[in-house]
Amino acid sequence: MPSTKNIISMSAIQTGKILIVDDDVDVLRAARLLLKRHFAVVEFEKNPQKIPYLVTNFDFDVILLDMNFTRDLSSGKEGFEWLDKILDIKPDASVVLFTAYGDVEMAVRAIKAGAVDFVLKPWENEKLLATLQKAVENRQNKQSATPTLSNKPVTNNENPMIGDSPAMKELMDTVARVAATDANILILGENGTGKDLLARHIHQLSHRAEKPFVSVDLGALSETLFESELFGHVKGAFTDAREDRSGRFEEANGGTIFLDEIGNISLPFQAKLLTVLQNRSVTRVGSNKPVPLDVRLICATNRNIGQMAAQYLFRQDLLYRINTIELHLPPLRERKEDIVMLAEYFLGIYRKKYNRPVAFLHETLITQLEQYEWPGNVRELQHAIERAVILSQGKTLMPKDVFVKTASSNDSALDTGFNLEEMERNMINQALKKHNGNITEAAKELGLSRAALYRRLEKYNI
Ligand SMILES: Nc1ncnc2c1ncn2[C@@H]1O[C@H](COP(=O)(O)OP(=O)(O)OP(=O)(O)O)[C@@H](O)[C@H]1O
Repeated sequence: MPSTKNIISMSAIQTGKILIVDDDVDVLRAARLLLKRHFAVVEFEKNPQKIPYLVTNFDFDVILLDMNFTRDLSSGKEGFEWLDKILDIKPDASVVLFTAYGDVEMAVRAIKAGAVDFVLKPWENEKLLATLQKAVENRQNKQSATPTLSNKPVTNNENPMIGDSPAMKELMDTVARVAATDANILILGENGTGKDLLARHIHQLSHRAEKPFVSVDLGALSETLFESELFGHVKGAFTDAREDRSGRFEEANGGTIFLDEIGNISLPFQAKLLTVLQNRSVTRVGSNKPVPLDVRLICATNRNIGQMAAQYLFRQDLLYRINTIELHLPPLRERKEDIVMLAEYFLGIYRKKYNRPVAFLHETLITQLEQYEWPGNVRELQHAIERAVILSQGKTLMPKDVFVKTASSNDSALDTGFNLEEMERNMINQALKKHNGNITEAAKELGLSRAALYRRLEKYNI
């Protein structure tokens, strides 16, 4: 019998990068011992929650993935879920599934679901090595044959929705069911929970993915701009209309229009919007020729729009039009299971962007991240990690890198018992002071949209 060494090709030995994910440490140890002698890099991970971070930040030729983690022991359901997630983040990833309970039927299903192969545990060394070698070679050949695309369209793989909490799973299940339909969707959720990202994700999953995705922040549109921006205008319609111009609805034709901050428009504009949606056509300002529309509508708001309708602040008939499907994005404090996964995901992005050596979150930091309430939700976490990566000095991100003391208080942002509104008001005041009242700059610093900052200025009477 040939030694296992002989059956591995030279290129796979020199360059093959393998990741093994299995919650059984004995399996990890044995597999690693074998594979280390045959491949250039062999990483192993016990916790499947680390998969998004590892897959986003490192380029493995093959991921050897257990099908059954602790949740249920033999259905393979978890393996399929993680397989989906890996392919969502990196569609060209090469995944070999690893299971003690496999059978031919499961192997076929795994391959249909996007895995490249399947290995049964306990494994035969030759079989495992030959399978991985083939997978490494295929992937490397595929990669060298793929030209680099300079103008790749933005896809949901580039902006994945990270999160594995029960709340996010339930939401994403609904999204998977409704994305392909043309149903109008209303996304509800606090600032920074990911409404814009979710709208893009739905567009990417729909049959309109290759067509335009047009996003309009209605909260930032002034009354004078509203109509011409959304519906377009013809030359001479008003003093500044020097030429014909299409509006955002026409630009979105064939694709998706995302109307953010829908709860912020006045009643007269709600009526105009309703007419466009009812007639499925738009008429440019100054024209009387309607242009037929074929757009999928996604709206979002952080306001309690049902209550607004009950108080006659939002038209009930418009609400019925836009909320065929209502999706609720929970605040981060209600899905604490996602915090570390998100923090690691952002850590990976910013260590690359700023070329920093930092790669880990300190244990104490993890606890503190999970305890903090995140009033600014994912956006606040993203900015906190970005700033921390820039400030970091070693390989490990420390609590002091993330929870900085503010000038106005001696308390770190983490201290319990602080008043969230008070803190938010302080932060806004500081940002405005720092940028001499410049709203755009202050909003950027705070990680808010201009409209979101304006709303807070109103709320706090600043
Ligand atoms: N689940 C997620 N996974 C990865 N990144 C996320 C996730 N949710 C939000 N983000 C990121 O957080 C930031 C804020 O998200 P987004 O702009 O979609 O929130 P929003 O709810 O639309 O905010 P606002 O109400 O203030 O307009 C973005 O940079 C987005 O990419």
